[in-house]
Amino acid sequence: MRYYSLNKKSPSVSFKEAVVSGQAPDRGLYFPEKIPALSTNLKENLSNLSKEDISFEVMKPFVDKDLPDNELRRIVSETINFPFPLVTINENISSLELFHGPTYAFKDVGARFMSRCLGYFNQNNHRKTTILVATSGDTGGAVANGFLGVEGVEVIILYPSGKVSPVQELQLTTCGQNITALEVKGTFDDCQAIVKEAFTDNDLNDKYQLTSANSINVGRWLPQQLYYFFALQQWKEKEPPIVCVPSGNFGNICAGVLAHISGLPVKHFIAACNANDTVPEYLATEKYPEKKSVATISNAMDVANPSNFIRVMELFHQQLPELKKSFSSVSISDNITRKTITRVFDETGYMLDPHGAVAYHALDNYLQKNKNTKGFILETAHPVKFPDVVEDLLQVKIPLPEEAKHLFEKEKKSILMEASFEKIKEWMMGR
Ligand SMILES: N[C@@H](CCOP(=O)(O)O)C(=O)O
Repeated sequence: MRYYSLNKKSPSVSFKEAVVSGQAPDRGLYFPEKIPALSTNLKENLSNLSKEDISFEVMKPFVDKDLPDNELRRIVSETINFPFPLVTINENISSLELFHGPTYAFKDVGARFMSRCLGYFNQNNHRKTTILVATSGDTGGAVANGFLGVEGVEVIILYPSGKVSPVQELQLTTCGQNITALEVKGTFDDCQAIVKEAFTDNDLNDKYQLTSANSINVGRWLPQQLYYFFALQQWKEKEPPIVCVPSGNFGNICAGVLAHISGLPVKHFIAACNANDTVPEYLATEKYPEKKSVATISNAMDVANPSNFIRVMELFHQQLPELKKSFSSVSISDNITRKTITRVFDETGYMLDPHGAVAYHALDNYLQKNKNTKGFILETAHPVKFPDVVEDLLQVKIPLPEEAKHLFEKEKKSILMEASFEKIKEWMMGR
């Protein structure tokens, strides 16, 4: 399997090269040159296969010869060693809970997969790899956790000051060791732009071997397909589901569409956004707007320039009419998100987090307009990460999972920085 740059100005590379470099030299995102069709085993036997077997079969064609089968098996089984339950909320809507991993968000799968791949690829590499990663909330903690103590790797996390929840901030600022957090006076989009610029800066590339652990890196992006297989394995209806994904940087939904094009049955995808409505507006007007991100209560989706939307377009051959046949996108306000959290809890007892609530409202609306359809949302983070919103609305105390209690005993360590590439470069060059 080769990966080409979506800017089409760099040579194609192997999986290993794509993971190690993160982004193509022409600043393009890497994309697989062919979409492998699902094996008969995956198509006909899905509900009988173990999560490990599914993961191995799904990832094998993408990894190709860059990981021996025994290594790939080890990596996937360590990556997905927690539950991914599809929980019924009401007769039409279920929730695929992706928050049972170590940092209570869906990012754990990609971060754990990529960290283990890089650990393997780096075995005989005497140069340290520096991972630069931008986060609007959940990626930072997952990457910190996934890469903590990984030999030959250091991680620098850029996060927008004052725009992540207290639990998210503790997860990404308290690890120490090979993890450093830069608290940037700006937005997630500022952090993401700085990271992308760093990859093309000669001085930084001379001093550091840089890569990304955002979903722009295929090692972070591709394993996100697994969620959709785990959901379909538990899907009991005859008709394929409508799948609604809370969307910020669009890596997760893009992985779902990729799985679908490989042969996984899904009737329709909805990308549910918060007030950061670049994609819903683009689909409505067919003009791609330039926007600045706005802060919302579903902060991990506060992204105005979603990196992976270009990959979604590529999956539909850059043709909007083709995309619109099976993909739509809507924007949901904070006000409706709050009402949805309360309504769903009152009606069903199910506790949504703000990201899941955005998706729930979008899916509920879609199902009402499209009779006799059912679907599921991806519940991408645990409500415990957003107590200020959820506890306040529901007037209940969300018990902190045992493993999260230690976070509050640790001291936040971050370096405050201007949202300036030059300033961050100066700091990196001076280390
Ligand atoms: N939602 C993200 C933003 C970055 O997305 P990624 O999947 O590309 O890492 C976050 O929580 O940081």
